[in-house]
Amino acid sequence: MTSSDTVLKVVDLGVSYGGSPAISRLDFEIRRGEFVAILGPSGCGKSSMLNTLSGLMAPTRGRVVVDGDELYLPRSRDPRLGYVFQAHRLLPWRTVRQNLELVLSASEVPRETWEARIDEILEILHISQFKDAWPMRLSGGQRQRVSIARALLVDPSYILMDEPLSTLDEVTARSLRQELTGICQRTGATVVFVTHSIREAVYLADRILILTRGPSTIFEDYHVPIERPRDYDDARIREVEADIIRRIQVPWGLDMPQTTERRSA
Ligand SMILES: Nc1ncnc2c1ncn2[C@@H]1O[C@H](COP(=O)(O)OP(=O)(O)OP(=O)(O)O)[C@@H](O)[C@H]1O
Repeated sequence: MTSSDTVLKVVDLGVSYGGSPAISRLDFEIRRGEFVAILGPSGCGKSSMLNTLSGLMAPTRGRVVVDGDELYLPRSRDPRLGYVFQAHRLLPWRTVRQNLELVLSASEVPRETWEARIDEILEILHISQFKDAWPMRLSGGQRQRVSIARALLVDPSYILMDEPLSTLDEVTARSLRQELTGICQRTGATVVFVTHSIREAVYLADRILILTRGPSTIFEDYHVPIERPRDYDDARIREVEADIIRRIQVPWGLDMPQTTERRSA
């Protein structure tokens, strides 16, 4: 049964390309306000999963239910979803404000409230001073802040984040990572966050969906047993990271000896 707290429900989801399966079967639910990380080995189907959760690609099998509405069936209103990608995807010929207005113009948010809404979100992301700046004048971290602001702007059911910090330098990534939890708590955002970094997943997430190798299923729905606020360099984070690495050895095929070692043995 789905509780009213459930924002996203994925049932028996399968994705194949020309008969070749990329996702075998996924079943999970995400509750309002949860931060859920997705961890999986390369090629296990994470992008395929994000595409189906974003409404871009219908699954071959199964259902995606957003706030009680089937994503791939005709419905009275479109779901409000937010996206943050590795690359910022801001329109370079529009200022920050104009990029944000573009999102609002495609929403049902009344025109007279746009300015206040934009100001509020820019304030939360600490980028108010860049409201009338061109994207090319901003640093990578500032652009990613604008991308997060854009995703939050329409109060989405959930935000899909696809490795949003992976292209940033480590110092910038650290500072944004540190702020991300607070931003989500303040806005009540529900986040599905794909990352290749186990430590990042442990630091940020309430739960980590650990996938198997492709065609993927969920190997484990892992609840991160660390209270907040968390410290990225804390020993507990590293312990949980090590625990997850131990768990994925077999399902990710990390325990297999190197071919060269075998040959030389
Ligand atoms: N459009 C497509 N046509 C055919 N096969 C595809 C297509 N997109 C993905 N695949 C295949 O589906 C499988 C899963 O790919 P997907 O990109 O979803 O995995 P991923 O986990 O996001 O990979 P990575 O971590 O390397 O980005 C792979 O075997 C890939 O080759």
